[in-house]
Amino acid sequence: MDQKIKVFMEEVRARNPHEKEFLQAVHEVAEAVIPYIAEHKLYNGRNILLRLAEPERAITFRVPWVDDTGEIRVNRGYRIQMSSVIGPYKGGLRFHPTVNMSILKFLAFEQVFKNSLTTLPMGGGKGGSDFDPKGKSDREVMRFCHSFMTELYRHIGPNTDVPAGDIGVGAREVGFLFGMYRKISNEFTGVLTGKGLSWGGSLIRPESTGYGTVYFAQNMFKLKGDSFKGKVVTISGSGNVAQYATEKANELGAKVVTLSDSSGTLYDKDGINSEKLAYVMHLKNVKRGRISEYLEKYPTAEFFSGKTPWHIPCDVALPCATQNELHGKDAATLIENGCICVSEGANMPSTPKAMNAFVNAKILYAPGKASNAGGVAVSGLEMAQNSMRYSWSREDVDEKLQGIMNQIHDSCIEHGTDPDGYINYVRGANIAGFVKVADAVLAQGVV
Ligand SMILES: NC(=O)C1=CN([C@@H]2O[C@H](COP(=O)(O)OP(=O)(O)OC[C@H]3O[C@@H](n4cnc5c(N)ncnc54)[C@H](OP(=O)(O)O)[C@@H]3O)[C@@H](O)[C@H]2O)C=CC1
Ligand SMILES: O=C(O)CCC(=O)C(=O)O
Repeated sequence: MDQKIKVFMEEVRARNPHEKEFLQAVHEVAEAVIPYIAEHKLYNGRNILLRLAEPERAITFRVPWVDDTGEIRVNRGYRIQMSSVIGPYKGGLRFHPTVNMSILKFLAFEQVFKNSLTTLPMGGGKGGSDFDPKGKSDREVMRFCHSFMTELYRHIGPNTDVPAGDIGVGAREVGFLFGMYRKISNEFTGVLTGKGLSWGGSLIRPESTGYGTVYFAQNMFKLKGDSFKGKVVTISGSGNVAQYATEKANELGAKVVTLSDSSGTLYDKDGINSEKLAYVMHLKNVKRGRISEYLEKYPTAEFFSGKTPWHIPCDVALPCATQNELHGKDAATLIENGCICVSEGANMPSTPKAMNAFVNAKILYAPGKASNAGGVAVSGLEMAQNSMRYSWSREDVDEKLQGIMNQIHDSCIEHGTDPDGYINYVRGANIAGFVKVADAVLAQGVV
């Protein structure tokens, strides 16, 4: 089997030689899916995974814009349309200086399997730009978003490709992007998700990724007769996903003691309660400040400059910042310190060594494509509401989100239960995500 995986990866590597994040994401899926294909004749000899590892379309474009001093700047825009076999391409846009083809292809590839897991009819895509919104004025961000959309608009549409937010793209950016799309297409349509409530957005979409990550961990605990009550939780990041993971973990009776950003980690041993979280939300979403500024208001907390949260002892770890932010050594430290559950809010935050360490230690470990699927799931519900020209209540959407997270958890159990009863959520999520897409690939022929 190892030989089959090696041969497959050699072919993918030959075509994408320098794309390390993309190769990492494909390898993780291949390790689970190739043995499964070998055991299921239906999928044998059809090169389904090889086809899925090649984007249907990868678009790059120039994004010129004018900064506040009048200087003309140029960034690169991207949209990777990975697979539309089970529905329109769906996935976020990331604005961050590190954005490149490898990162967006890994994200788009992950998105195909994640979206399949949600049970909703969505294909997979991802896009973005190497534009850095940090330190830019609202007007600069608006000019950039408008320029970005003057090219992107010709590649997207409510039945073609429906982008949303990701790192660096929140409500502000989605607003500017939607405004320009509406103007140039002369159409008010659900072409983006994560929209504001008064112009087609869904209740619970901002909360959904963080809430879903915690709901997934709650499901893992339930199966063991355990819960979040009284658990100490470490969270990385302090953006959209981290904020709402904190909110839900608090609601379920846990104590969240860390948040972070790219400058370092905030540690508040007394817990980041709802009042402190409201301060963080204002600091990050309105003031657009650094997490270290928390100490100005709550001086008993500590700040570890340049460090991630994984050295702080905890029962539950929720990585909610970015890819490869949790290394093999961090995983060993977490396990040694008694961590019993890891649920990923970010996409691929654990390196392969860290993933193996969690699985080998047989702790509860959920990979992002299962545990953070709540965000795109509620985006799917936003699309459904837009099509119906109707809005569901907060309770309705939250109930549907919980139902979807339960179904994803059940699919992982179906495909990931080891003979000794341990649930390998990585294998379970990859196989369950693959099966639905593979059946559609087979049904539609070589296209
Ligand atoms: N938003 C969503 O609905 C979904 C998001 N995700 C994933 O969740 C993660 C977080 O996204 P989201 O919260 O939306 O993004 P935000 O932009 O709101 O927040 C990102 C957070 O991560 C930190 N961060 C980003 N890059 C790095 C880095 N290289 N090192 C350390 N910290 C970093 C940021 O710190 P700083 O401000 O210093 O950069 C910030 O605190 C991403 O992996 C994203 O792909 C997954 C599913 C859906
Ligand atoms: O809501 C969406 O379409 C995007 C979510 C996303 O980018 C992700 O799941 O990583």
